[in-house]
Amino acid sequence: MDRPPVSPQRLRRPVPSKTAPAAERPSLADDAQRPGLGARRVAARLLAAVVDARTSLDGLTDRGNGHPEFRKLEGRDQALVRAILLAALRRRGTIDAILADCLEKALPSGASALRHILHVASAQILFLDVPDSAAVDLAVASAQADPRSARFANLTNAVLRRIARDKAGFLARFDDPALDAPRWLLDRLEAAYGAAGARAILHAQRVPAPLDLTCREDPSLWAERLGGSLLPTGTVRLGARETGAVDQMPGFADGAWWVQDAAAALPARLFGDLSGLRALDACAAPGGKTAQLAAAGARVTALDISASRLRRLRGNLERLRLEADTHEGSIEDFRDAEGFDAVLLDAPCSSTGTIRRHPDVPFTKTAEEVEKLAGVQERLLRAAADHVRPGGLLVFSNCSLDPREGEDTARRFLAERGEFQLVPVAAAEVPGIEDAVTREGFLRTTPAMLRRDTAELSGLDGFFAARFRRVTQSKTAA
Ligand SMILES: C[S@@+](CC[C@H](N)C(=O)[O-])C[C@H]1O[C@@H](n2cnc3c(N)ncnc32)[C@H](O)[C@@H]1O
Repeated sequence: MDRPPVSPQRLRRPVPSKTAPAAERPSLADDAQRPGLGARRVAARLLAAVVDARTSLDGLTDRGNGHPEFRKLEGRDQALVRAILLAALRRRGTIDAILADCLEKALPSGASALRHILHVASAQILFLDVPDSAAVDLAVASAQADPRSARFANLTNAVLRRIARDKAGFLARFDDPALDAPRWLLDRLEAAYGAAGARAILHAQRVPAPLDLTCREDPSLWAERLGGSLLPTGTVRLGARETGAVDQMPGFADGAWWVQDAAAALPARLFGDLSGLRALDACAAPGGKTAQLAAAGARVTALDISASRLRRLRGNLERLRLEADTHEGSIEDFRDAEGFDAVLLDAPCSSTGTIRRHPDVPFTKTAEEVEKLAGVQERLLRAAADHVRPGGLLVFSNCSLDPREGEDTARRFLAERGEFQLVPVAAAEVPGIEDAVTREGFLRTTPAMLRRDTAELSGLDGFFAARFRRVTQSKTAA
């Protein structure tokens, strides 16, 4: 979740008002003593890890297992590094275009360390509440401290001061949301949603996601208690201003609610009344949908291939005082003699629907991975389908915006498995986002849907869901 960046106080005091000339380079030891510099250098290093080595931002900034340099920072600096990186990734294309406009000639190909320093500083100047002088001076000091960038210290100073002098002008001139998507993603979004549809999605993705909660019961009561609003779909929504540390909020310790995007809460609801029925959550961890199935009265079996993620699921269920049988393993190897009335396959995917909260996704994923993941989903869907009893329901979902991972997979499944029929989603099942129901009866949400009073309270993750009923025994089982 995004956090407000920093208190500028800490930066103002110790930062010299004038940039040190390149000749007076501070030593690395001096840099380590300079407040704020360590955070900027770690931010540039982690930005390199995301865009050059395709490493996930959440992994790098995990407080327990993240990058060692990140873990060494104080909590406030960790929050600052995350805020810088979220902004730098979210608006990477815009920053690139502005930098290119300021530079007389392109940076040499070996200047990637300098490029990351410039991006880190530009993100602060253009999008965060950090004094410009601090952002510029610490970028110059970062350049000076790195032998690969030291000779560009004066250039760093000049370019960043130019951006700081006319931020509004630059942002107005480079205001195309398409700038912020790498080519592969833009091509795929335009192919699926058209040029205008793709831009609407990318525009919505500029804004961090609000905090959405699913309540075990009585969402209207919790909306009032927490100062949020109740969405027509039943999710409680809070803006960034209403939230502090999630685990300190009323109701967390008692397990009254769990964090779950409004779109992610929809697939499990497609089963309707589950009281007393047997449900299988085939890709269950960390358990948001398992919790929904259990809260809806189902006897749930929760399966996941990842031991560590399954541990998180068990912890979550314990806090929520909900029960499920948990199994570690692949759905492709899972054996069960009885069959299930409801099977949910919330499959692993490229996660392009969650870019509002994971702006590293465009830089860590590729078009090839989308294709590969679609193949995995097809395999897992076949395996999950084998556990549905005659008359039972199967819901296939994932948080990708790509039709290859959603609509295409669902259509192929229907063509291949004659014993399943589509049960179209009705508009009345998703009040407030009726436009998310496709002509075929699939559910397709995008971040551009669910417009509310402000951009900060609008949107939802991109999700796909299709619902099928098993109408006969499979030929092999018959
Ligand atoms: C999108 S996440 C599921 C999120 C979860 N349904 C929720 O709402 O919290 C996909 C999950 O599938 C699991 N997974 C991947 N391959 C699997 C397989 N072959 N069998 C079972 N689980 C698998 C991953 O470990 C991951 O936890």
